[in-house]
Formats: sequence, structure tokens, C-alpha cells
Amino acid sequence: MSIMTIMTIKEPSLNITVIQSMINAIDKPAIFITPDYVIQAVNQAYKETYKSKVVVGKSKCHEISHKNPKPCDKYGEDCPLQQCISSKRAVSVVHVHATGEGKSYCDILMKPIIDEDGNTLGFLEILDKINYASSESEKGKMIGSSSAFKSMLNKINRAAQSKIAVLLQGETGSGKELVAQAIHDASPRNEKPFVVIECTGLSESLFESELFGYEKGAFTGAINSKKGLIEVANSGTVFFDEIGDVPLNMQVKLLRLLETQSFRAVGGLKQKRSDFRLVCATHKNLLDLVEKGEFRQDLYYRIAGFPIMLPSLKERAKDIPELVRHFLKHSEHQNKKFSENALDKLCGYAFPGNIRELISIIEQSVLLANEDIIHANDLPDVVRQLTDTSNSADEKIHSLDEVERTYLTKLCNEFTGTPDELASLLNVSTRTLYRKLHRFGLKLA
Ligand SMILES: Nc1ncnc2c1ncn2[C@@H]1O[C@H](COP(=O)(O)OP(=O)(O)OP(=O)(O)O)[C@@H](O)[C@H]1O
Repeated sequence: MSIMTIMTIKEPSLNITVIQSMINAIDKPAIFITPDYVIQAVNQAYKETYKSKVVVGKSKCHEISHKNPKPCDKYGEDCPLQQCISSKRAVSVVHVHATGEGKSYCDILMKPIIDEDGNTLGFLEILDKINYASSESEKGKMIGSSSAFKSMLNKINRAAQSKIAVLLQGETGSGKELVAQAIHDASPRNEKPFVVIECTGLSESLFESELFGYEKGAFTGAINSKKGLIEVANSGTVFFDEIGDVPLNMQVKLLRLLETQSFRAVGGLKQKRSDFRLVCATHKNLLDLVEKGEFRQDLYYRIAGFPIMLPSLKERAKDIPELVRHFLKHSEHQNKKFSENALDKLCGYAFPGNIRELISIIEQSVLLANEDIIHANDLPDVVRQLTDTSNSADEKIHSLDEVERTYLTKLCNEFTGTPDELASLLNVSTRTLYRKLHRFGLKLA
């Protein structure tokens, strides 16, 4: 019956055995469908993933993957089949699918299968389960369901498959380190080391000894030789955080390392090699720095093979309620809940510190609330004030640096605990807190 169906779709006939063999050779879940969404061929990986009975020639793709009686565009999602029909080209979208293990993000690749005469015979759909993200609270995963978040997932998944150098650009606290880790986890190098190099505040000598290691006796205090982070990262991924903070004289050394993948330990003669995948992040506009002569153009093009722009939390405000539920659920405050009104206020706030600031605001609100329900007036002043004035026409727009500086200045004057306690409340490492204080010339009381 399935053969008949295919044969009546287009001339010349399509051999279902050929299609089935093609699908069987794909190691990811895959189906072959006709424009009426009907599945004409399916592989074992698809059956195992969706655990629903697929009747070839009858079951429709959306009935299996979404458990929906109607196609996904009827529920407000992009339909890859419709896009593929109109563009006649391969398309890729990220959807939430109902798999045998519950809801899961999937990166869908839909390709038209065209015969020698240019007739479209049907569409090949290949699915890639995204394990590092979820549309609902799940411990250890990136949470979100806004379209900005989904299109970021699509790019992460693309980047993960190749060895291309990725540059993550986004505001502070928008999740750059989490995305870097996700790229590593979804890559073929995921069993190998993921090494983070924090570029802020590295002096030249520290830069070289940290990255390249040193030989015994190379300098006072080098009692034994030590491997550098680049060597440790061999076969894995190196994540250079805040790459825009690398001073010009060190940029040359970095460029040489990236071009040759080889280096020499401090005090060593031997040239060593390390095969690492490069991911960099910055909250700065590197092209502006290139323009100002503060960042080498050749280094920029070397690190920005595949730039990914992370959306700010403001651009994905739709995700705020789920993120709030997620952070409460995985804290010691599972019994707490934000009122609808408080959630509305949060959704209207600009979050200059992005998700890190959201986490901190949740913590503060929990402390400020007297009941298990957190009301709008339990929110910290910064949210209440900024959201209260957000409609005024003459509101001055503050730069993110300004907002961060003002908030940190206030904390420096008022906070009475230790730097470690403050760093933990702000959900940053103590090192990051010191880095920020140093940047604004601030000191804790
Ligand atoms: N999509 C997400 N879902 C859940 N938690 C997230 C998400 N994105 C970021 N976070 C959390 O937000 C916090 C900040 O993220 P991260 O440190 O990756 O940001 P960043 O952009 O690297 O910050 P910085 O620019 O200051 O280095 C972390 O606690 C991280 O786990």
C-alpha cells in the first residue's frame, strides 16, 4: 500500500525500497513524508524515539511527533514541511516534540527529495534530539521556549557538529558560559576536557604560564614543571571567556597559538601541539574594538568563524515565568510561588544583568516575602522602581554599565557580609565579583 501511495504522488515512480534503505542508513530518527504530512517510510531510530505506532501510508508526522491531530502551524509553530514546499530548499527549525521520554527539543532538518526531472517526490525529515535544553524546568538544562531561544538552539546545534571556531556574543549573565558548555556537550569531543580560560585580569606572565605551562626552574617558584591549560584541553574544547579583555601584546601570542595549534611552555625548548576546539565569548562589541585598534582584526576573523548572538533576557521575556518556576523548583524554596502580578512586573523589567540578575532577584524576593506567595510589593526596589517608571515618556535610558555600577555601588555601601557571601547572592564567582568591582573602581566596605 505504501508503495502504491508513493507511486501515485509523482512520475516517474519512486522506489520505496530505495527510500527505505536511504532512511535506514541514517543514524538519527528519520521519516519520509508526502505533502499531506503522511509518513511513507520510517527508520528504527524514529520508532524508538517516539514510541508511538507508526502506520506507514497513514500516520501523519504531527500525530506522532507532537501528538497533535493538526499540523504544527495550526498551533503557532513554524511548519518545516510548509516552508520546504514553498522554498523548495532544505529548512531547519527547532520544535518541542513528545518523545517516549517526555517533551524534548528536536532540531529538525527537512529536505525535498527531487528526481532528475525536477519533480519533488517527497520530503526527508531528520531529527536531532537536543539534550542540553528544555522548554520546561529540568535540572541542568538551558530553559526557554521563546523564538529567540529556539533560534539560538538551532545555531548551537549546528556549531556543535563541526570544529568551527564559535564566538558567543551577549550581555553579561545571558548564558554564554552555559552555551559554550552545551556546544562542547553536543559535540563529538564531549568525552574530552572542557577547559575554561578567564581572560579578564590576566597579566602577560600569568597568561603564558597558565596557557602554555612551564618547565621546572623557568622562574622563581617553579619548583616543578606544570602543564598549561592548552595542553590539558588536547582533544577537547577551550573556552576563552571575555576574549575582548586580552591585551594587544598577548593577542599576537594567542593568534600564533590558534594558527599553528602549537606552543612552547615557559622556559621550555620543545614545541608542543594541542588539538582543541575553540569557543570564545565576549559582552563587548569586538568590531568596535577592532575599529578603535584595541583588538586585532586578524584575531577577530580567526575566532569569529561562527558568531552566535545570545538574546538578552529582555528579548526573551516570554521565558521569564518558566525560568522563575525552574529556579524556585531547584532551590530550597520549592514551596514558594510568585503571584501573577509579581510575574507581570518581572516580565516588564529590563534585567540588565540578564538571567544571573533574575536568579538574584528571585533570591531577594524570597527573603523579602512573608508568605509562600511572593507578591509584587515583595520584589526588590530595583524592579519596582524601574518597572513603575517604564511608561514615562521622558525616561532616561541607562547603559548596562551604568546600571551595574549603580547597583554595585549601592551594595558596596550597604552590604555587611563577606565578599564570598555577596558573590554567592549575586550568583557570580568571587573572582567575577572582584573583576567587576575593579572595573568600576569600587571596594567593599
Ligand atoms: N537558558 C538558561 N536556563 C537556565 N539557566 C540559565 C540559562 N542561561 C543562563 N542560565 C544561568 O544564568 C547564570 C548566568 O549564566 P552564564 O554564567 O553562562 O552567563 P555569562 O553570559 O557567561 O555571564 P558573564 O558575561 O558575566 O560571564 C548561570 O547561573 C546560568 O546557569
